[in-house]
Amino acid sequence: MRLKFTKMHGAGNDFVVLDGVRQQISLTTEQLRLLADRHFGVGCDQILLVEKAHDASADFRYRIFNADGGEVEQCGNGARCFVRFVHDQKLTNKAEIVVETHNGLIRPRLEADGRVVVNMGAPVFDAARIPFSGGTIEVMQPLVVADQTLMVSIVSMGNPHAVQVVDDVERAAVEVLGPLIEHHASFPKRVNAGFMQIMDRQHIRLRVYERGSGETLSCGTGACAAVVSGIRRGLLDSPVSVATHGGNLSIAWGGEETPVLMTGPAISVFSGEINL
Ligand SMILES: N[C@H](CCC[C@H](N)C(=O)O)C(=O)O
Repeated sequence: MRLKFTKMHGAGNDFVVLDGVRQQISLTTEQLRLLADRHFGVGCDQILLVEKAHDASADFRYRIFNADGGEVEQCGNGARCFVRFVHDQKLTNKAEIVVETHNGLIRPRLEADGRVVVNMGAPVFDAARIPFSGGTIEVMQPLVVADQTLMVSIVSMGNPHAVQVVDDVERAAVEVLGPLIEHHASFPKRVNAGFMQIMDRQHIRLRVYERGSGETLSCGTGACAAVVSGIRRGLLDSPVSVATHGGNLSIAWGGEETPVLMTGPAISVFSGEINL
């Protein structure tokens, strides 16, 4: 199969974006893994598949696959690249679009200056919907990992996150603790592991070991989860600037059931074709 794709990134979190509106696309797990492979394929953290919406109230449907080929519920940086893609491909001329995801509707909006604002919906703290099997969700709670007891804040942005506060993100044991948290038995669908350093009440530095992809240069839903966790812990005031290895994101949240608003870049790098 010859497949057209566009390579994009949102603050260094990179994607292979596929137009499933004008071409019929159905890929096996092996083909998805090959696409994401940085040696034998194109290489990316996630694959984004753009399709016609099933939901009449939505403009498009958006499917997300991690580098391991697993389909997931949500991707924040991907949502920004999504709206850039459908504009560049002239699939729409609406500045704000309604996108049907595995986990409900999100509303990314392309700003005149090229940045993208996404209403990511309200955070979820219901253990069954994370899913988390270790009891009810608190503002923060102990998670025993290897020989350590970590204090994590658990939240879903449509996808599951466990966020901890560290003194220095550059010295945090992301490579060691990340996979142990990702595969912790209390998370039946695994989890994204966030490591947040509080710089002041409106600035954090963040690294995320992502479920199904490993550490990425940036994680949009991870930034949302970290800011929500920091506000709930009484450590942060909205809006918060989130510095990641791939660039900066801005996250705003009014608390409780209000939606999280994420603002950041969306860059189209190149287009190509690949034989799968
Ligand atoms: N690895 C994530 C999906 C991608 C999220 C991330 N790239 C973002 O920008 O939100 C998961 O398995 O839930």
